[in-house]
This record gives sequence, C-alpha cells and structure tokens, in this order.
Amino acid sequence: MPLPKAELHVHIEGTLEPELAFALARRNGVELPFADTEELRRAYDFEDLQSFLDLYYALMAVLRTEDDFAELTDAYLARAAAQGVRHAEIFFDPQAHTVRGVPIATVIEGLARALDDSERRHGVSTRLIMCFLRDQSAAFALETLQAARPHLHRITGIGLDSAEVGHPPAKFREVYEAAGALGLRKVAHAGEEGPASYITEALDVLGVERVDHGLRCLEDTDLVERLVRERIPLTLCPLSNVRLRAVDVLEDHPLPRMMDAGLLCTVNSDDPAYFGGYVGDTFHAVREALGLDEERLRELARNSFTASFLEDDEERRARLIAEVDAYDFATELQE
Ligand code: HPA
Ligand SMILES: [Zn+2]
Repeated sequence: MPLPKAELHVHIEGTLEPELAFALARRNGVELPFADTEELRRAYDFEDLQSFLDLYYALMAVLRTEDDFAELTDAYLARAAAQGVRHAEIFFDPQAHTVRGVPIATVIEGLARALDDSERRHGVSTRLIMCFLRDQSAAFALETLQAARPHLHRITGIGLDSAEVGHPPAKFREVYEAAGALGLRKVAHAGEEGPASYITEALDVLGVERVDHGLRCLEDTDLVERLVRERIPLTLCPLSNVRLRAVDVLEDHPLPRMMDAGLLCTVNSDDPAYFGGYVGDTFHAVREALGLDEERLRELARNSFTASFLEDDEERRARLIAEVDAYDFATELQE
C-alpha cells in the first residue's frame, strides 16, 4: 500500500497522456502535428517553462466536449489513487479552452462530472482551483471570473499560472479581490522562474494562502523567515523543476534544505504526463535522489494534508494525517 498523500499542484490539462491525446484527436477529428505517440513523446524535451507551455497549449486542441474533460479527469484520478493520493486539489485553465471556442460550462461541468464520482470510484476527495493565465490581460481574467459565476459551487479557489517572468502578481490585484469577495480561496504560482519578489507580492497584494512552486524564496532570507513564521505552504514540483531546467539535476534540488529551514513543503507532480511521473513517482524519485528518510517522507505526506483546503472536512483531514502517522513503510514493497 502506498503512503497516503494529497496532491495540491496538478494541472488537469497536464495529465493528458499521449495515448489519450491521440484517441481524442481521432474522436474529434483534430489533426495533431505529430505522427504518433512516440514522435509526440520525443517533443517532451524542454528548455524552459515557455517551451513546455507551447506544447501544453497546442495539445489541448483535442479537448472539446464535456465527455473529453470527464475522461481526462477520471484517468488522472485513477492513476493518482493507485499512487496513494487520497485528496487532490486540481487546477484547470478555462481561458485556454474558451479562446478555442469551448464554452466554460463544458469545461467545468465535464471536470465536475468526474470529480462528483471520485470519492466513490477512487476514494479521492477533490477540490477544483480555477487558474488565470498571467500572460493574458487582467480584463480577460475578470471576464473569466464573471463567466464562471454560475458554476462557483464547483470551485474552491483561484490560482495564477502560465508564463511568469514579466507578469508580476500585482497585475491581477482586482480579480483576486473580486474572488475573495465571492468566498474563493487564493493561491498563485510564484517564484518558479520569476524572482523572490513575486512571492512577496503574491502574499501582500493578492493575499494568497499557499504559494505554488515558491522555489526562488531561497534567494531572500527575510522571505524564508516570513514563510516559516506564517506557515505558508509551498507546493513544490521537483520533477517539473528538472524538466523545465529550474534545477540542473534532481540530486541538486533544494527540497531537503527547504525542509531543514522549517518551510512547510509539499511535493507534487505539476504536469505529470509531461514531466516523467505522477505524485507517487515523485515521492520515490526524491527519496532516491535526495536520500530522504522515512520520517522526511512522512513529514511531506502530513504537510500535504495540513496545507490542503480540507477545512470543511476536518474529520477527514485528521483521519488522513493519522493514517500517515501510522503508515508502515514495509507495506510499500507490496505495491
Ligand atoms: O509549471 C507551470 N508553470 C506555470 N504554468 C503552468 N501551466 C501548467 N504548468 C505550469
Ligand atoms: Zn504548475
């Protein structure tokens, strides 16, 4: 049995495996610029965030119907559950679909159909986090929040993703204020490729409760102290950092240093179809590459539930943390 864990940083569009991409392309009559899954996989050799995003947005062309979004989400939940995920807070990028003419209702209701069945089918509780594309305008983000109004009962919070450098958090002050007034939780990608000052800005200007990535906080010791003091969780994605070249090799990842500094770290998959592994694979990889012992792995798993938006189900959170505390690593070998 794998270690129980929550996943707090996964883009549902980043779980689109090549096989499903080709199946959906056939079903929807969409032509992909790749001959087959092998050729597509060979394109997964990224220089930086932008080179990944170019492919990530291009492949989304195959996602057109409610069924497509439901199938994508159910496939992710099945894989995640098999790797010990018991709770998942899932990002989606509505603007990447509405610009292609797919209505926001199709996207959200498709995702929600799979999420509604998730506890029963997979034993995974879920939350949905709607991300705004930071390389698009603030007005478009506001428009998207308005368009999502009829579906807000499906959505727990908002996030900010896509190309970071040159698009500081403050650009989205207004939409974060509006979302806060609607009772939505707030997170944002910050300090992945962008500077530590973007993390500070996300906290001070947007009021985020959790920072996605946050890797570059290490460049500002006052910020690290603040993140520790205020217990702000970071959703780190070590395999993503290596694939997008924020870190040269996994062995150099600062995760152990960050944990030693007292930061509330979690590990996550980000875009597992593209970056070489789901969250259980990520736990295995960091354990091997960074020599994390069982107590460190237990701490990461515990943190994932502590940092989750399970406030409306504290009983479940407490039960899952108790399962982590009682976890016997010997059973892992029976996976
Ligand atoms: O790692 C990421 N960073 C920013 N935007 C993204 N959108 C999908 N994945 C990512
Ligand atoms: Zn991300």
